[in-house]
Amino acid sequence: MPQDTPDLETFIAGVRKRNPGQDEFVQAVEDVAQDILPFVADHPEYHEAEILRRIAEPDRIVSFRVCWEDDDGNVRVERGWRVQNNNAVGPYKGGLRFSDSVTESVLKFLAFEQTFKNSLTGLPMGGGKGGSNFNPKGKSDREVMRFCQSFMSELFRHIGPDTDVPAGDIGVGAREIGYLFGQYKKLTGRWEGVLTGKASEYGGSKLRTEATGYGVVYFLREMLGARDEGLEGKSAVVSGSGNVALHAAEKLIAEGAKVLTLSDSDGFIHDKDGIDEEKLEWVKTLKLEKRGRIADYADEFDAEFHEGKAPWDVDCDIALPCATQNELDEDGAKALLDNDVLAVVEGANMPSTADASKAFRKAGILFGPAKAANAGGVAVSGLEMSQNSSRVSWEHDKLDRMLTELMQDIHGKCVEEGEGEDGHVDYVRGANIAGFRKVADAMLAFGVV
Ligand SMILES: NC(=O)C1=CN([C@@H]2O[C@H](COP(=O)(O)OP(=O)(O)OC[C@H]3O[C@@H](n4cnc5c(N)ncnc54)[C@H](O)[C@@H]3O)[C@@H](O)[C@H]2O)C=CC1
Ligand SMILES: O=C(O)CCC(=O)C(=O)O
Repeated sequence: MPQDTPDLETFIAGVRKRNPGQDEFVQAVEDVAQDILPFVADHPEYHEAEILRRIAEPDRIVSFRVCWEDDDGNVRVERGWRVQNNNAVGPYKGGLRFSDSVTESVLKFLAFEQTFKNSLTGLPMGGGKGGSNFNPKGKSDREVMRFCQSFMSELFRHIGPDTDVPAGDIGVGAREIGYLFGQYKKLTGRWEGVLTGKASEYGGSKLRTEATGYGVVYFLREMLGARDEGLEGKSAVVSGSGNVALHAAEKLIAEGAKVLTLSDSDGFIHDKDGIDEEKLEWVKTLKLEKRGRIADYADEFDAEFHEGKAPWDVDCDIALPCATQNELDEDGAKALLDNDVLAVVEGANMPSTADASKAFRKAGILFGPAKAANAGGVAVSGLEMSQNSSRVSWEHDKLDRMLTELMQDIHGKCVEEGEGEDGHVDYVRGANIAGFRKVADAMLAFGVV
């Protein structure tokens, strides 16, 4: 006889016990479980097959040693991982993160989240994530190349275009993808779509670089539209200054919003006049080519630099956390709510702490969770896989139309599953249930495996 659906506390106590010390992973599972447990109580077929419990247990985790030599001839040893969380609806798919903050817990939370996000896109992609505690900051190009080659010398055994298709994430951009792809090709002798986020010269999709940030703004546009609001004239606070933040800022500016801030791990800059297209181009060169610090912005333009601080105290209509997990805590949430923020939309993965997320949901503001709002990047990765396997290259405008429709579709799914009787849409619940349903139905079809 199957037992009753456990309450949240009991379920999470079990997750915590099986994953000791893995706080980020437990946080991500709890965020989903709080909506899925009440949902499965009305759907006994999911509960009897223990679907949520199974999704919260990765299919496998590969962990390996990565040795490389620095420019002074010292031998350096790091750890690499690939977490293959769930491939019920397609090959494992998700980025690689290189940062000294990477742990198995962080990669497990990201792979778990990715499973729901990829399901929401409607494309055939399962969830995975990987990376290393290697920190590319301050390393020379040759050092990064040697590290990437060594990393791929083990990873290549575990990936493939129909098995697992990694891409970029924090610390892994076009440069790293190039080195990783080159090594995969050398080791296997095959050119195949095994990584996405490649440069256009060797099979990369147009728009993949911009897709996550643009997608966040397309999702935000849908949320605002549902309340008869638009972006024109709205003030926006953006955190981060990497791939997601810069392209979200770019699209906000194009839509007529005023972007006030950007940040990195040293602090944030506040430009009261707004960051325009020209200033943003300057930041792109600073961050993507010179690999400099955001503080330099305040020397170049008339702006304040706030060392060691996050930008949530700045008065704004819209906040887009686009840097990293748990960057927006309860105090940050309170500051935004005190300033009557209209919408908070997550560009980074799990940027809001559990308490911050609770505060936004309780306040009833427009709150777009990462697994829905930042799914545009992996969606265009899915389109890159399609282009690679059919040996075609689609144009920018066609891809932008497809991305817009994908984000509208994800928004629609969130509304369908998240709208309450009073008409209020809880996007967190909507994304959790819609993302879960497809994976769960596929798993039911496979039986107990
Ligand atoms: N690149 C992509 O396509 C996607 C990325 N994401 C998520 O978006 C977030 C940012 O990723 P990317 O822009 O790709 O990485 P990136 O490496 O291009 O940029 C990361 C940015 O975050 C800043 N940062 C890192 N730690 C920080 C901290 N503790 N405090 C403040 N700033 C900090 C860095 O200085 C940098 O500006 C991550 O959570 C990532 O998982 C989500 C979906 C897709
Ligand atoms: O494009 C991809 O596969 C990576 C996307 C990703 O890592 C994410 O959505 O967090």
